[in-house]
Amino acid sequence: MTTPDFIRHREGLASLIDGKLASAALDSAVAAQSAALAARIGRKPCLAVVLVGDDPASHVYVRNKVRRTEAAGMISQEFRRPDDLGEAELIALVETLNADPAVDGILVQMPLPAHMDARRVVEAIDPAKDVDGLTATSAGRLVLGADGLRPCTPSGCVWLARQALGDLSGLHTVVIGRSILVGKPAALLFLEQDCTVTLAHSRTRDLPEVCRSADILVAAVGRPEMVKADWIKPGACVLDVGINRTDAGLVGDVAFGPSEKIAGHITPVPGGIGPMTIAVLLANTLKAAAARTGEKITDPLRG
Ligand SMILES: NC(=O)C1=CN([C@@H]2O[C@H](COP(=O)(O)OP(=O)(O)OC[C@H]3O[C@@H](n4cnc5c(N)ncnc54)[C@H](OP(=O)(O)O)[C@@H]3O)[C@@H](O)[C@H]2O)C=CC1
Ligand SMILES: Nc1nc(=O)c2c([nH]1)NC[C@@H]1CN(c3ccc(C(=O)N[C@@H](CCC(=O)O)C(=O)O)cc3)C=[N+]21
Repeated sequence: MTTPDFIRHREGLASLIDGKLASAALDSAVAAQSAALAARIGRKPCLAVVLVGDDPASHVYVRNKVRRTEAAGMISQEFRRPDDLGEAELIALVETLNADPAVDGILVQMPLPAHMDARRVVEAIDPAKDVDGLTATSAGRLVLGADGLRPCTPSGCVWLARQALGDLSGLHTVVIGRSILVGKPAALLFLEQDCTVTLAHSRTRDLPEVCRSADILVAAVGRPEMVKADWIKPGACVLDVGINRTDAGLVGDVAFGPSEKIAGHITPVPGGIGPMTIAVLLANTLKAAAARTGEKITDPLRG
């Protein structure tokens, strides 16, 4: 297996998995297929992003998404609403986007304001446009192993692990965190790769010891530098999903400095899993556009 250029071998340190470079490679594959699809269907694939409220971090993600969607030759529609928007009005907006034939993908940015029931809002999304893979239909298809749209962040984790390690069959993957958005689907996606999977969470006993048995360690907790170097099996592949804003800047859930001396592969924060999430989102938008128009494409994450 040849190592892709976004995995950088370093003497005496873990190989660095550069998610920014990897996502640029995926983006250009998506852009090429998106242009070909647009020529066949007479319009560009289109992603609608809905952002409720004023969380500055959310605005940064949304701005990045808009920029990369347009760079990949797709249309980006952005809907910003104040955080006193009613749940019924938000669902009405989702239904308008469901009914719009020019919209292929709908993403409602989480978290939603506390006065809303996020599950009800997500369930309003047409599963054919569920590029976040969060509806019950998408989640059910994932459990069943049926075709469907998969959640972006965990798909990015699996893709990078495969690029770094090749066949994942039989490897022990420990996922820390069991959210609907990241941890739970990550466990199912690594299971689909024939990994032996442990799903750890806040009630897990002796988490450091559990982590020490991981060939692949996925940290999706939201606690700055919680995972210590002595939790890591020498040579393990460490995928850090955490995005934590601290006084020292943006840090992950893994203590990066000491851990890169132990791990075999590691993703940085920023520049790791975050950019990959957006790459998968664009790939999912392309897939949704192709499926909705009955066109065939090669899955950029497989090809
Ligand atoms: N890079 C990216 O693209 C993305 C990054 N993120 C980031 O990933 C992180 C996780 O996000 P998300 O999954 O939405 O977060 P949630 O807050 O929804 O879930 C956190 C999970 O961590 C578990 N947990 C909390 N404390 C501990 C602990 N001390 N030991 C073990 N497990 C613990 C919780 O367990 P329990 O269920 O028992 O409460 C829960 O399952 C955040 O930093 C977020 O910003 C999120 C999405 C995308
Ligand atoms: N419905 C929904 N789907 C999501 O996928 C979703 C969500 N809601 N809510 C919030 C989380 C978080 N998330 C990120 C995406 C990209 C970066 C990203 O590109 N991060 C850059 C840095 C950006 C910065 O500087 O803040 C990096 O890690 O290099 C981060 C976080 C998607 N999420």
